[in-house]
Amino acid sequence: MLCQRCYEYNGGKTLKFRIENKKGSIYFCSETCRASFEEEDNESILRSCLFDLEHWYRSNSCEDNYDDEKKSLEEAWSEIEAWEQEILKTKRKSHMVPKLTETEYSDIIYILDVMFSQYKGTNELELSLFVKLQTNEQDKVAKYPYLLKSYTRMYKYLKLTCGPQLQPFITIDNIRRIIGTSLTNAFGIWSSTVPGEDKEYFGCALYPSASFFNHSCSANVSRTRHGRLISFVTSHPVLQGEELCIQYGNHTTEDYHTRQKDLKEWFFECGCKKCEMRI
Ligand SMILES: C[S@@+](CC[C@H](N)C(=O)[O-])C[C@H]1O[C@@H](n2cnc3c(N)ncnc32)[C@H](O)[C@@H]1O
Repeated sequence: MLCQRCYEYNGGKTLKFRIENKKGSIYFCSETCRASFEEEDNESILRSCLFDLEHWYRSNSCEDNYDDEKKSLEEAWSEIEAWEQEILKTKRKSHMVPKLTETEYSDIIYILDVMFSQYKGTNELELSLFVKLQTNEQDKVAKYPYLLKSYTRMYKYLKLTCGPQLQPFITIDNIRRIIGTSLTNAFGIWSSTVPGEDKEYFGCALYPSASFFNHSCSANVSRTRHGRLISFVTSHPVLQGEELCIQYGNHTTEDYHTRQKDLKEWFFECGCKKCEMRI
């Protein structure tokens, strides 16, 4: 189980601190984490969405669905635009909320988190950088066409279930941007932060300013997560003018071809010095 606030993982045991209502529970590793969540979510906006999501997922989940969407990106999203006009005329909408897969459940937590930051608007620098991030929706859907159905299903879920405060952020452009930028910019939250160690993936979090680090297969900056914060520290002396790079993924001693194959998930061919030399 993961602390909602600091992402602390306690090996599958139930965390001691929680906020709950009849729909669900949100767990924390300490009173400090719970209090800090409550303070930030002082209007109960995020917790209400998380409770609803848990409740809906428990009663209406479905298996991962790998049916390819036959439509193009633009066609699929313009159908959503038309769907939105239709639902304005519909009074009872609860039967229209789609079932969710486990992946969608965790992706929606991520989307809610980003929208909640947009709603709070407290970190202006990060929000201004968010709109400059590279989006890879097109590449990702071209490689995995079934994802388009998943993206539009998540959109419908959010539109039909979120309260009025987050609704201004549930626009097709914004949700496409949140999903599209997450693919190559968000940092994974894993059960362990030790490089090379076996670990479980829990989801991801966005730190726009840190997303401008390029990748190198011989990175000179290492990152460590401390709760919600990630620190970036040079791992060896850096020459003046030398680019600071982190390592995407979890490589240790893999050869050139294995690294290039893995980095295809980030949709680029690595042009770092080590790869240029085919080492
Ligand atoms: C998280 S962004 C890094 C910031 C990005 N360069 C920018 O200015 O927005 C990741 C993208 O940067 C580019 N990139 C990062 N490292 C690279 C590398 N070693 N070789 C080629 N392209 C790289 C790729 O386009 C990749 O999808």
